[in-house]
Amino acid sequence: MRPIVELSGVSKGFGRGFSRSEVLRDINLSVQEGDFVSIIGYSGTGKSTLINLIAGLQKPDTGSAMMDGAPITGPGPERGIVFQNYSLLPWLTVTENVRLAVDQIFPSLSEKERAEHASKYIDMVKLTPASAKLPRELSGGMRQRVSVARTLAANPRILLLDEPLSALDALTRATLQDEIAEIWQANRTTVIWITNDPDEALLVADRVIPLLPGREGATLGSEIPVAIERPRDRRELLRSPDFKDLKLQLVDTLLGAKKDSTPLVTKKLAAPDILPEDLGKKRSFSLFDRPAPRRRSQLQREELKIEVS
Ligand SMILES: Nc1ncnc2c1ncn2[C@@H]1O[C@H](COP(=O)(O)OP(=O)(O)OP(=O)(O)O)[C@@H](O)[C@H]1O
Repeated sequence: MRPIVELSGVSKGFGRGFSRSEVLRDINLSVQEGDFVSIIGYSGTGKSTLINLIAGLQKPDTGSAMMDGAPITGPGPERGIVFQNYSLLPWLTVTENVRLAVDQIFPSLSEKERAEHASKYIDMVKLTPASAKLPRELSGGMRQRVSVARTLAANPRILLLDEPLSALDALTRATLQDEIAEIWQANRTTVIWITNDPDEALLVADRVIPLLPGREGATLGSEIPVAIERPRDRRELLRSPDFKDLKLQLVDTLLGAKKDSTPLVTKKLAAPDILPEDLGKKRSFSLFDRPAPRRRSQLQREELKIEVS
C-alpha cells in the first residue's frame, strides 16, 4: 500500500556559514492511511521543523517529502495542523472560529449544511455549551479543543499535532489526550502527534518514533510499536508491567541519545602573563612616575585547551 506521507533522506538546516546549524539529518518516515504515529524528542531537537516539512511550511534541503506519491510543495487543506498556542481569532466566538474554516473549505455547501457541519465538530470536542463564547472567555483546554474542532471540521486526510497539549496542566492534558484518541477511533483520520512526553506518546499512539539529537542533526530512531487495545484505560495502563517496559525502553533510548549527542567543545583561553605588582615599592601619585599601562600587544598569550562536556 502506498504511504500517505513519505519522507526519504530528508535533511534540513538553518543559517549560512558559521551560523549554519543542521537540524534534521537523513530522516526516513513512512506513514500509512489511518496510522496514529507519535514522534517524541527533546525540546529543540527539530520536531516542529519535521512537522513543518510535512505541513509544507518549509522545504527539505535534501531528500524528498511526499504526500500520496507527489512532492509536498506548500500547505494544503488535506493536512490539518494544530499548534501549541491555539491560534484562534480572538474577536470570533467558538462557532465563528470553526465556521471560518468550514466556509473556506466547503463554499459549495448551503448555509444550513455549513452550520450543521461546524456544530458536529464543536459537539465532538464537547464545546456546544460554550459555542457563543469568545476565546478570552475559555480556559486553555477549551481553546485547544476549539483548535482541534476547527482543524477536524476541514476534513483533513492527515492531522498534524505539534505538541498540542503542552501548554496545559497535567489533568486537562490527560482528558484531552483521551478525547483526541476517542475522536481518532471514531474517524480514523491519520495522525502524526509531536510530543516531548513519553506517557502521552505511548498512551495515544500505535507507534512511537523517537527523534534523536545528534551532532550533525537529529535522526529518527527505531520505532516502538504500542500494541495495546483501544479504548485505552490510562489508570490500568499506568499500572501495567507491559506499559512500564515500553516506557523504560523509550526513556532509555532518549536518554542514551542525549548522552551521545552532547557536544565536546574545545575552548581556548588566553592567559596573559602579567607580573604581579611589587607591593613593597613606594607608591607615588605623581603623573610622571606612574608605570606605563601594559598594552595588549605586549602581553604574551598562552593558550589553554580545555574540553567541556
Ligand atoms: N526558521 C528557523 N530559522 C532558524 N533556526 C530555526 C528555524 N526554525 C527552527 N530553527 C532551529 O532549529 C532547531 C529545532 O527547532 P524546532 O522548533 O524544530 O525544535 P522542537 O524540537 O520543535 O523544539 P520545541 O520542543 O522546543 O518546540 C532549534 O535550534 C531552532 O532554533
